[in-house]
Amino acid sequence: MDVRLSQSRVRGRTRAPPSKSYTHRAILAAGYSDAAVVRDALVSADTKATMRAVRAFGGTVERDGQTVDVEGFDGRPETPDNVIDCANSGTTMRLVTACAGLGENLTVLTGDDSLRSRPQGPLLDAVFDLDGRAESTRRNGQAPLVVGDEMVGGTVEIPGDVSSQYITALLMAGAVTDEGIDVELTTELKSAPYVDITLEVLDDFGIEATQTDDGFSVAGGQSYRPAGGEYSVPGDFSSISYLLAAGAVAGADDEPVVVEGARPSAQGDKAIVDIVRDMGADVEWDQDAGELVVSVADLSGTTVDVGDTPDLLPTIAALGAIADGDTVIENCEHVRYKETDRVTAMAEELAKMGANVTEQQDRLTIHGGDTDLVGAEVDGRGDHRIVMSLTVAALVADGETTISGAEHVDVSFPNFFETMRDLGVDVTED
Ligand SMILES: O=C(O)C1=C[C@@H](OP(=O)(O)O)[C@@H](O)[C@H](O)C1
Ligand SMILES: C=C(OP(=O)(O)O)C(=O)O
Repeated sequence: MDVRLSQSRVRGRTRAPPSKSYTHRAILAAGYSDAAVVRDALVSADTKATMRAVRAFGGTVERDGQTVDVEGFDGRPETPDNVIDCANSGTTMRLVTACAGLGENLTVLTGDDSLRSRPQGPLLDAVFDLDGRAESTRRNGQAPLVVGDEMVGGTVEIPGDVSSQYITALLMAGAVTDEGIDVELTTELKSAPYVDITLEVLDDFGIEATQTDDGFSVAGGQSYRPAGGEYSVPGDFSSISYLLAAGAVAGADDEPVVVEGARPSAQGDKAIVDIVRDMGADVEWDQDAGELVVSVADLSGTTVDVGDTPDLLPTIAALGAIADGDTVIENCEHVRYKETDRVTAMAEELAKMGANVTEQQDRLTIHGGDTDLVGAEVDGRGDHRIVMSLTVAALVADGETTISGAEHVDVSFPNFFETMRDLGVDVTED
């Protein structure tokens, strides 16, 4: 699907979708449990992939709106009848790989073209080191994967600079092994707040896991059990980033954009509030009410280290293309291992809209203010975050912008364009 967007002003009240990261963890944690209800869940293409995996391991997953009722496999995943299709979801593939490692027999995991090109090698090595079987069918460290043979607990080394999801996966599975798992990091941890989210969800499901001097540790023999049998998912700050950015660059003069569902949590991406403020926007955050109010402003460039917040890179790049002066995004090499290489994708697509961008391996500099953005035909690269960030740029571009592959917003923010239309954006779906 293509979307066509014209220069627009946004105004009014909207609501953030539930967090994708929390939903994945809560659904899988419920799968590891005897039974649990997940409330306010994100129902999207990616989280449906995790629901499919829980079913494949012998759980039942019933959905009524945003309430997901799970009867789990109680720490003992059954052998799936068929391959598990993780679709476009890296989180599903990593978290499910470690779970599959616990199985008596073998599980086959696959995904779409993008997911089958993302790195899984360090996690496969870890499962192997813990006495499981974990192989890439093409022996290139990428899916399709074959995993199983009753991984046991122990100590395992893993790099921290490829994906934090490997650590999340091992902690979640380690809790139901006999001995537990100690993860020792061999390189600096990137995307660290995502492991904090994991520790928070594990704690809410009654699982003890801790940060250690050289990594993380989870004791074995534990049972997943959320207090009262229920868990509620908070709002998603990566999704909020597009709403805040839209309000800051294209808000109506007489009425701000108000975002509900913005309660604080362990999400590193709440940093977007301070980033947009640093660039000059007026953002008020009532944390008790979970409400953000953003008013339009002339933005200026900033410097941001995205080591902890890789998913914000596309949003910051779009903001940088609109702001005056240079916006420097540092420490971003790991953002190249996502649904697409998002560093190159944003550099090339913003350039089509007239932005002046310098790309380096670990840094992206957007020289804002040199020229005004112009409408163009841009490629969403099959990546939800590229589509949503280019939408932000299109709100101020002179002339019409067409974004291809816009349906991919379904991965994390299924009603994104409806939300944009409700805020006043002129958008047509072809
Ligand atoms: O654990 C998670 O929920 C996620 C971790 C991050 O990935 P990496 O740890 O691979 O950087 C992030 O980019 C992804 O969108 C979600
Ligand atoms: C990278 C992302 O997710 P995943 O790793 O789950 O595919 C994302 O949502 O930006």
